[in-house]
Amino acid sequence: MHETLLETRNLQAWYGQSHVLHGVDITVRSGEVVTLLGRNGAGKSTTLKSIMGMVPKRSGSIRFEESETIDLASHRIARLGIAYCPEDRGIYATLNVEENLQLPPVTRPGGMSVEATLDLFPNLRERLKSPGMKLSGGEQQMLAIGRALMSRPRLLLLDEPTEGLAPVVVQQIGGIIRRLKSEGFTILMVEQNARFAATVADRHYVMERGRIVDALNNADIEQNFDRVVALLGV
Ligand SMILES: Nc1ncnc2c1ncn2[C@@H]1O[C@H](COP(=O)(O)OP(=O)(O)OP(=O)(O)O)[C@@H](O)[C@H]1O
Repeated sequence: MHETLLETRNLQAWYGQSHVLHGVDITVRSGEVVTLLGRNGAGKSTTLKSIMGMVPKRSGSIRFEESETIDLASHRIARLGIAYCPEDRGIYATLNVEENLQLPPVTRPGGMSVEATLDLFPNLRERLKSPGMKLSGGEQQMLAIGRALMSRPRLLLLDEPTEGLAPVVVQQIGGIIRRLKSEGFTILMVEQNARFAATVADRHYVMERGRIVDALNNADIEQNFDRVVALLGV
């Protein structure tokens, strides 16, 4: 069994007065791809943001390898080796692909070069001098993932990488995620599309109203697909 990389226990989070996470317990082991499934507003994005230290008020425990991170600032969490791709992808519209890749600060030694990142994303190599705003949704998503990989993170957090993408591009993103897994990356991702999730991930947590309400493997999703779709409201 692989070592535990990330473990949240009784994770709670608030936006101002609004109590959004009510005790989230998730475990991700090294080398796994794990998804958070759930309806809109269930708290999936907030869980990723809390792990990244981006929700101002949070409590409980988030252990990453040997470190307790619940009270750490985002930049310190990034230095421990966690990278985050936001739902809006965060591409700089007026900077080209190469500049977007060069922009992030070096958070830890041993990161990937632009060249090595482009080897993973041949489409981006062809678009190296194109500004972010001229890229397709799929290219923007690849750029966001590529940029997050530059620090060679121990854990990659992806928020809905397939949102708004055409089916053929969703398949490409799926291929990239499977390749990253085969290269040993560990990924925790938010996904709305259970069928897609089952093709890329090892296992899945279902969230509802700020809590984990179910844990599924791929066979569970395939055998109970209608029930899963009903649970996710999609
Ligand atoms: N910045 C914010 N300020 C206040 N409330 C927020 C903020 N972001 C999210 N919320 C609220 O927190 C709850 C959980 O939102 P969250 O985005 O984590 O859900 P989600 O499961 O990721 O759904 P979605 O796919 O719609 O993003 C929702 O009720 C949402 O309205």
